[in-house]
Amino acid sequence: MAAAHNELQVVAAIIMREHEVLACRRNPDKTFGGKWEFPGGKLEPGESLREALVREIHEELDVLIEVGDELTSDVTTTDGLVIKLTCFRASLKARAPERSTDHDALTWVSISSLPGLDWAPADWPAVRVLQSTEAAN
Ligand SMILES: Nc1nc2c([nH]c(=O)n2[C@H]2C[C@H](O)[C@@H](COP(=O)(O)OP(=O)(O)OP(=O)(O)O)O2)c(=O)[nH]1
Repeated sequence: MAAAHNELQVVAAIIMREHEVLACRRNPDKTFGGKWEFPGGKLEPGESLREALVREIHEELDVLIEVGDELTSDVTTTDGLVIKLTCFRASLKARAPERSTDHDALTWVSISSLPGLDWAPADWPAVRVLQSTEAAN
């Protein structure tokens, strides 16, 4: 089905290191400031989802990732925005990020601790899927 004209396509990376996931807290001046999210961003014209994700992670975290399988794709309507968030599993190619242009905190969280963070509304489906995949293992 075609995307609604006001739908924002956003991609995000579920970056795992050992058994922990990278969570990032949005800068206070941004939409959903203070909320936690998986790093990523909006697509630019002509980009594939995976290309956009590699670019966004490089721009904001200054690191390179290898993009793996898609984990979730969910549409969430919140604060007047229709956000289609597609999350991919990803791994770091080399060093870990130390800072971000878009976030004021970065943290590595175990999957069982993910629900303890105050996530942006669009990220909750991915948090739940991560929890259910871990519970199945
Ligand atoms: N990157 C990212 N954005 C998310 C997530 N969850 C979620 O609702 N969003 C929202 C926040 C923004 O409205 C949009 C992503 O755009 P972006 O991160 O490129 O934001 P931007 O720099 O353009 O910032 P802004 O002007 O929208 O505040 O999607 C997520 O997990 N990762």
